[in-house]
Amino acid sequence: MTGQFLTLEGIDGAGKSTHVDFIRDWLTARGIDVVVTREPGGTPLGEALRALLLDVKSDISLDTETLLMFAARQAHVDAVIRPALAAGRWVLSDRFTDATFAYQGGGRGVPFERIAELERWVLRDLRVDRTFLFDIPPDVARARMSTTRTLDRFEREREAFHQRVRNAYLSRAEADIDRIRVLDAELPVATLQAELARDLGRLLERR
Ligand SMILES: Nc1ncnc2c1ncn2[C@@H]1O[C@H](COP(=O)(O)OP(=O)(O)OP(=O)(O)O)[C@@H](O)[C@H]1O
Ligand SMILES: Cc1cn([C@H]2C[C@H](O)[C@@H](COP(=O)(O)O)O2)c(=O)[nH]c1=O
Repeated sequence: MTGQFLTLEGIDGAGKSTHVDFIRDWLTARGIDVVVTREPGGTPLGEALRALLLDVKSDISLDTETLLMFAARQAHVDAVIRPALAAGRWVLSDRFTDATFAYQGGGRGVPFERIAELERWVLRDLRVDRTFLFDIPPDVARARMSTTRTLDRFEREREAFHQRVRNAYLSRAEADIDRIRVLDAELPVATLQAELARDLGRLLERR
């Protein structure tokens, strides 16, 4: 039996990474072998591209940024995600293709159809089984981030950019209600984890 492919999404600072260990531990306690990974990243090449993308010093065009995201994704899908799913392991990725639609599409204005073409090319038959979208107003997310880290190239974008990213995520969730669960990321961590556990339980039952 192939494994399930789960992804976490949301604007920067929404709080998605806070739940990675919880989801992994919850599944592991129920006998599921989980591979935790992230995008951009997940392979040595992907991590090198991540460092470049998050902290590029020179100008980078929208198309170059989009293609680099997909170059990292191609390596990630082939080297990590497909083999893990084929071996019956579950994969939990902190961001995946929805992020390109939201950031490069919604945020920067790259045509969604162009991103969809790249998605068809790189993913072929690969599908995400469940996406948890942590939804939060950009000003709340910004207040959370600024206390904890030096901001990267995306995090430094203006509030209007993050609002467009948020809107694009929400539009995708509306169009794909079977896959994307929208969580109110302003709720306390414990409340969110109870919701996550309920939904993971449903995923386990339908296996
Ligand atoms: N539900 C919550 N309530 C209050 N604070 C939270 C909540 N969830 C996370 N935080 C805090 O918000 C900050 C950002 O969380 P986290 O790093 O998980 O966000 P993220 O979505 O992964 O961000 P990024 O995508 O930029 O890496 C952290 O300081 C974290 O402790
Ligand atoms: C996969 C992907 C990511 N991004 C952006 C979104 C974030 O700002 C960073 C990743 O950092 P994180 O805080 O660890 O999530 O990259 C993007 O613009 N497009 C993508 O496809």
